Amino acid sequence: MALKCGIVGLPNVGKSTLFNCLSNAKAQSANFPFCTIEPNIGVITVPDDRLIKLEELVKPQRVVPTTVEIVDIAGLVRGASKGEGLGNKFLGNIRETDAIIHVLRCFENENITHVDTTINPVRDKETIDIELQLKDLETVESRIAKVEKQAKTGNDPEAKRMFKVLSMYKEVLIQGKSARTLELDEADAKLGRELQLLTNKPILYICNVDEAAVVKGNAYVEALKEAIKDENAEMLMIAAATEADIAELDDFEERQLFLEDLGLKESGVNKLIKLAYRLLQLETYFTAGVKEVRAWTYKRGFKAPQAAGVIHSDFEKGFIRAEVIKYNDFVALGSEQACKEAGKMAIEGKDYVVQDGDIMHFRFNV
Ligand SMILES: Nc1ncnc2c1ncn2[C@@H]1O[C@H](COP(=O)(O)OP(=O)(O)OP(=O)(O)O)[C@@H](O)[C@H]1O
Ligand SMILES: [Mg+2]
Repeated sequence: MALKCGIVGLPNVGKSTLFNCLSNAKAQSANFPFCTIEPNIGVITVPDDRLIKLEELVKPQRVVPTTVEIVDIAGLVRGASKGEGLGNKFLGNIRETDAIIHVLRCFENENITHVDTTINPVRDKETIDIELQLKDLETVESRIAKVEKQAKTGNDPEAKRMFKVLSMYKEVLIQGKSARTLELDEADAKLGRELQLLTNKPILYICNVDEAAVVKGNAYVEALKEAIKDENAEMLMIAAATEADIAELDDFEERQLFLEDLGLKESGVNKLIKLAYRLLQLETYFTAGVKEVRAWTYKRGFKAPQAAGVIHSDFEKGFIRAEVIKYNDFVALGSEQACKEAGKMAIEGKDYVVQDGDIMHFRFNV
């Protein structure tokens, strides 16, 4: 279940700063291994308070959190869709991701140059949007060229359908809108996803602000909020440079104090990871044994055998049943045994749709 979020934006807006806070935050919890696969790819632990609670109750030998992959992608410039500034390579990097974290500069600082001189996140967002949309238009048009004849002359329902979907995307893109704004029924949307359009990926906007604006925001943030109000997308304010400083502190208490001083309960990057996880439509179930308490990631809507397959493909192939305890019951009663005795352990079959927070035990044979 390795799903990736790509950090995207103009050059010099704070993408790597953000990425570094994410990876630093990791390196500090020694029992949560952080591992860099490539210089700019990080496997980031998903913070989950439930795991801490389960650890207290079960006292396992080890605790294994779940992770998401975050990729720090180089900045895009105007003309990227035509190959400007290694645009093709970077757009290719974006294509490989499952969701986009779009970083927008919402802080002033004369010492840090902006590629377009002035601070204007609404314009910056459009610059990036346009490049992604132009690339998508190119993709759509080349696909249209391939299926058009077949769709119009032959009797190939699949080609006809694809042509219809492609034409709808083309229309939207020509209007300067992103592919994700097009509402399609599930069957068409599935075809649409096959196209792997850049602007069809779910998106989260990060306003990179200065310390003073981290709670209340500023005029840049307000302008951006207004600009994206119809997009049905989430937005988060983070003071990336400040959080990078906080992440340098070794001591957990010290970090908390620093955050409180800023008026925050939780770090922005923590919120970011949780939002990214949701953006990818991921949920978590737990296994809780004395050897190991562990969080597992599955895609929302997975049935019990598919979720079991996340642990091992044999679990899916040989699935017999699942024993399920709700997280709240486990915490209220304190142990698996107590849940069993209180009739709070359900036996579920292959059609059970796993719910976020379920504590699972799979029965299978191979
Ligand atoms: N919120 C902020 N306030 C002030 N300075 C910031 C803030 N966020 C980042 N910076 C500074 O902006 C500069 C650029 O940041 P960074 O290298 O992270 O940008 P980037 O988007 O990764 O750029 P590139 O696209 O070139 O890789 C750095 O000097 C960083 O310290
Ligand atoms: Mg960078």
